[in-house]
Amino acid sequence: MKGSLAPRSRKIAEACNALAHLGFPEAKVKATLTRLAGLYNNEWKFIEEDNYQAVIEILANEASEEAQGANDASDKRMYNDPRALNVPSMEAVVQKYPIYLNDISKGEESVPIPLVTENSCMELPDFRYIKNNIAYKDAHVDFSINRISDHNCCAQCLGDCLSSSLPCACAAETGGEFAYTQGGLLKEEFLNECISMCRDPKRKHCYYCDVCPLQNDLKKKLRRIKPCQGHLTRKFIKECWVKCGCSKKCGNRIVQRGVKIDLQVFEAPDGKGWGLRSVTALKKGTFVCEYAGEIVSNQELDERNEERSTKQEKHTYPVLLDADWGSERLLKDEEALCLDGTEFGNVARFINHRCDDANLIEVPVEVETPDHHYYRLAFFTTRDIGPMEELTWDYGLNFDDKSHPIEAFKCKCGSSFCRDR
Ligand SMILES: C[S@@+](CC[C@H](N)C(=O)[O-])C[C@H]1O[C@@H](n2cnc3c(N)ncnc32)[C@H](O)[C@@H]1O
Repeated sequence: MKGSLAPRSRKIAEACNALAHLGFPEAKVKATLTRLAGLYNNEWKFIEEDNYQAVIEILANEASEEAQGANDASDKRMYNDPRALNVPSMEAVVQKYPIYLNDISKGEESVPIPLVTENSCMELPDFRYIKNNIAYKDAHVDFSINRISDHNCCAQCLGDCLSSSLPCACAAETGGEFAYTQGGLLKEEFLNECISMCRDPKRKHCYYCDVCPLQNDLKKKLRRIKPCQGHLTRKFIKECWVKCGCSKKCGNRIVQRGVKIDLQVFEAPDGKGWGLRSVTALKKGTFVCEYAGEIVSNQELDERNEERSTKQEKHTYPVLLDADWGSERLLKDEEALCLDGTEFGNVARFINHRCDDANLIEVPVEVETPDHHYYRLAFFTTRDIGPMEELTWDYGLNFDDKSHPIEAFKCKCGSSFCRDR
């Protein structure tokens, strides 16, 4: 339309306007916006999210870095006294978005995970931070080292398995190739296959049990046994471990080394409570974190769910370790396991749900036991992610299933594929 601004210029003008009161020079705002628009593929909703928080933080970081490190004398003059140019200092921004906790992991992770918020009324859920899964009561997991046979490890290897011309025994699980690149990312082909198996609407990768362990307990039998709802068969990663001869820095040991990126727990948009985001941009295939929790039998989880269903609270969503139930013999109750991060959990308990096109995917990882009824569950990015973008995963909820003991929340994921219509 004649006389009106083109959408992109309008977006830039609106952002400059919104940020003007914080005193950022218009030229700087424009430069940062142009950079972010490229990074986010012109998805302005990410740039506009939370009152331009991503833009504000980048600008404030730049201002602070320039103030500290710039050799250019005029730059120094500009930023040594932010008031002179009305540029907010990093401290001012931190005051606006104060850090409420320096490290929710309390030193468990090798990088601190701060919790930041503007809203001091938001309560932190009551849970104990654990870095690794812990077995509860009768859940059957056997970590004994004699269970790892010679073909389950690469005892003869030295140094970094990824740098050898021949894949080691541990790569056999992933079709004779390592799942990781030399740069520590999940290989594109492997990742794309995981994504398409997970998002396949025809559910051709689902295994349907004759006698489903989820319907195995007596109480359910006395009610009405539902047919098996299907279990998604997933691709596994097998990492080298203690019986392998390679070094601890071997490139086939990513998940077991824990969180390595700068994460933040923050107040997620649209009233979803807390959420998780990465401070820096992440490439597609980056390992973010594991889902850690108590390893419990499904029977135990049923009992916990019944108890929790009466309480009105935000629920964590325990994950079923059913990625390979199709190849297992009939599982005993104590072998049909899941991870429950409600009372003992890690940073993954803050990741909110997004239907279908979430930017994280969970991949089963075999580390300390060759049994596939227990494994670790690791989150990798499904695409490139911008700084300060919320991290999400698809909990796999069926929003129409009214028989589940825990009622699903009203989904506010905002995805155009949202299943909660
Ligand atoms: C695993 S927790 C995620 C962290 C949670 N937001 C918190 O504050 O602790 C799951 C809970 O977060 C909220 N939640 C997660 N994804 C959501 C979504 N897409 N829409 C609405 N609420 C969501 C629901 O209350 C759900 O019970």
